Amino acid sequence: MNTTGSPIAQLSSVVKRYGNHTAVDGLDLMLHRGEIFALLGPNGAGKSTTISMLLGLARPDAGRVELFGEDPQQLVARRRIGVMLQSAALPPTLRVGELLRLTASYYPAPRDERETAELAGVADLLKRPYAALSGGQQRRVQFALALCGRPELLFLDEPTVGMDLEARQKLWVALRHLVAEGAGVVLTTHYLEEAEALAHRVCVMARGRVLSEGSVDDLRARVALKRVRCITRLRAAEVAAWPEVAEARDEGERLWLSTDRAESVVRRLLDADAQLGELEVQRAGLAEAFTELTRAAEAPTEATREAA
Ligand SMILES: Nc1ncnc2c1ncn2[C@@H]1O[C@H](COP(=O)(O)OP(=O)(O)OP(=O)(O)O)[C@@H](O)[C@H]1O
Repeated sequence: MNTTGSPIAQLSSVVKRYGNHTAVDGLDLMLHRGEIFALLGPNGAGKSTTISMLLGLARPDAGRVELFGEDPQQLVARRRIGVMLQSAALPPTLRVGELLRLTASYYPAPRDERETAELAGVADLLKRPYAALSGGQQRRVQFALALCGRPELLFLDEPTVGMDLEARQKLWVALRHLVAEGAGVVLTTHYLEEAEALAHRVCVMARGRVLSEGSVDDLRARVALKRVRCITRLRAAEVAAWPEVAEARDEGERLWLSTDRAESVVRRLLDADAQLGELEVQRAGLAEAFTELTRAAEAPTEATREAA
């Protein structure tokens, strides 16, 4: 990964309001070549609004947005990006191969059609009309269209929603390939394991602001939570009531829990069940870190709602 050099896209002190609601509230972000940047956050955090501004589809009310040093509405900048949004309106009667050729024709140096089709896993769909494809197949075609222009920056908004496991893994392999070629990728996803597996840098947003930004490991290290697993006769319902336990669930004969006081929980577990076995303690994953980070930021919303 080479993230040195100037950023390929940038937001500086960006604010976006819809009426009197502030969707993005003073955001600073930099995107680099050769890097998968995951933008995470609960519903309504401002992720899509941020991407819309980078794509030139929405204008900031304050601050500055640059794409390859240009205004994102400039064609010269837009020709360097590829986009896969959550919904795509494509001509239904065109065949996949026709769609690929049409989209590639907008770009100055598109990828070879075969190569695009192989990368996106649509080689067997080229002669099929787009409308006749399943939802997951249509997502794969949308991915092919996003990468066919050999973009230097690729925007993927929830790309693997509706994809089966094989298609999802294929997309992950393709993304790693594109990044190795030097492309930058902006990924939004609610599948935290996807961000954990792919992202070089993760930004967690809530209520239009950045809560945390860094590598997956940086984020995991920011929360004190640990995962504890063991085989025990104790059940999750009982353990979840302990004040030091954040969350507990039964996984077959195993008990799984998260806690920010692992030592004291382990002592208590061993006291309660002398037969307890296969004890494992691990640092929390991205999912727990995300929950922990966003819980505090979301709390005022609840309070505001109650007060209203
Ligand atoms: N066109 C619009 N008009 C009015 N409000 C909007 C508009 N677009 C977004 N918003 C509001 O701005 C806030 C941020 O929305 P945004 O779609 O950017 O969130 P998100 O993080 O992408 O959410 P999700 O995970 O649900 O896709 C939300 O409160 C949303 O209701």
